[in-house]
Amino acid sequence: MVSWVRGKCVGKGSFGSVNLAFNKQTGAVFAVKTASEANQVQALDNEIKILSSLSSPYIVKFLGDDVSFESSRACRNLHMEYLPGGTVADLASSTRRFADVNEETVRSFTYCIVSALKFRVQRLAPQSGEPVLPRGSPLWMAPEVIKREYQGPESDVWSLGCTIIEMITGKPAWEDHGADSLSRIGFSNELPELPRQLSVVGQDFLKKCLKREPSQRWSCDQLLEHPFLASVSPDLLGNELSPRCVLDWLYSDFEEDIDVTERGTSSSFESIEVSARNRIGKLVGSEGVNWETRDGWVEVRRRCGHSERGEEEELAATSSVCSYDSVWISEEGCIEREVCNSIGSELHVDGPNRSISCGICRYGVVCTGGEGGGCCHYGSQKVELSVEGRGLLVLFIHVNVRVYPAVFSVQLSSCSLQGVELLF
Ligand SMILES: Nc1ncnc2c1ncn2[C@@H]1O[C@H](COP(=O)(O)OP(=O)(O)OP(=O)(O)O)[C@@H](O)[C@H]1O
Repeated sequence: MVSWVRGKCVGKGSFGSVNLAFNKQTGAVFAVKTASEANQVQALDNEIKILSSLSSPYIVKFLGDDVSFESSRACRNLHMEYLPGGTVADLASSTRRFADVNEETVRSFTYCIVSALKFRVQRLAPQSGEPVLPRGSPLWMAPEVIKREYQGPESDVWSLGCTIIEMITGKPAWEDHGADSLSRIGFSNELPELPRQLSVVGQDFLKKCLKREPSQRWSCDQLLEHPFLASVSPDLLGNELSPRCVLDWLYSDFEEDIDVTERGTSSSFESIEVSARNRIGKLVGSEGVNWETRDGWVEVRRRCGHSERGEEEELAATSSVCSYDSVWISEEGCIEREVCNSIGSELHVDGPNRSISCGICRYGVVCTGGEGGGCCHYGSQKVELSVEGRGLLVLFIHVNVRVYPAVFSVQLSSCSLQGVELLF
């Protein structure tokens, strides 16, 4: 059974809350959706069944499920890929105004939703002849769903139209007046108001989604060809990778709600911090770094400039485990070995003959060397640093919320590393 730690809450839905989590064995970060009330558990079971049968780049990846016992209650958990980008509402709150969520962002989100809907249509075709029980959130439901006549891919296209309006305005397409709203959506001839701030092409796209008659709505294939989406560039699609290990995170993401995770046992992030500190401490010896004690460390790159092609490929594969694949170190300089395995924060480690310390800087790099210290100039993309002395150099690289810790063994008595370039 996977043993994991619950981190902070990242969202709540109508039948469960979603938290960050990490796997204690592998350090992998994931999202966990949890329900404990009977009716919520039933809905989550259904979601687990559906999600586990789907595999598409546009649908969040299913990673597993389990039951945990927390605060004397049983919790049903769905483990899934963590999506770090946040919602459009998060984007809007970071800029404080929905009006600042630009149309390109809406187009790229819409492209992903339509692609996911298209995949869903191929995999989960509606079964004809079955009685229609409305599913979904009422204000986003299509007229035919409210009338209980039909629910199919066309109904999703209507809901997409409502969602786009919400992305642009920050408000649902229909005001919520309970049963009155439902009768307006289902039984009038009204259509939601189109946002004035949307371009003409965007408004045309919405009109293709918001036809009261389902057969007149465009299909997902047609929508993907519409000028609103046809020019979405792959660069707009948020190519950000899901974080793969705890090294990608700040402490605070796991500080708030460290909880019972394995049946009957509890875990604390503190013990992991202490263990990281001890591990770094073991490396610090009078002769520089003692690599014999590298138990629990993951090598991500070997001696620079000497790799055969095959070796490079092998290292690239290893490095991806620790999210190091995007860090490139200049071949100039004298890095003997570069390893990583720690958790970003402030560290001070006393070894037999030296001590090292390092701090963190949210948007750059702070480091110190062994004897003689070190200095560095930092920026969000490029790093230059020089080190004097022989010893251990610890680097914590912070780019937005990600932390990339690295430990270098510096072999020459004086060296200068230049052009350490981070490619994100
Ligand atoms: N895999 C994930 N990665 C990151 N955040 C997530 C993930 N899944 C959900 N969330 C966050 O948690 C919130 C609640 O998600 P959840 O799936 O429970 O509900 P929902 O689908 O948004 O709403 P409802 O269940 O009411 O239809 C989301 O709005 C999102 O902010």
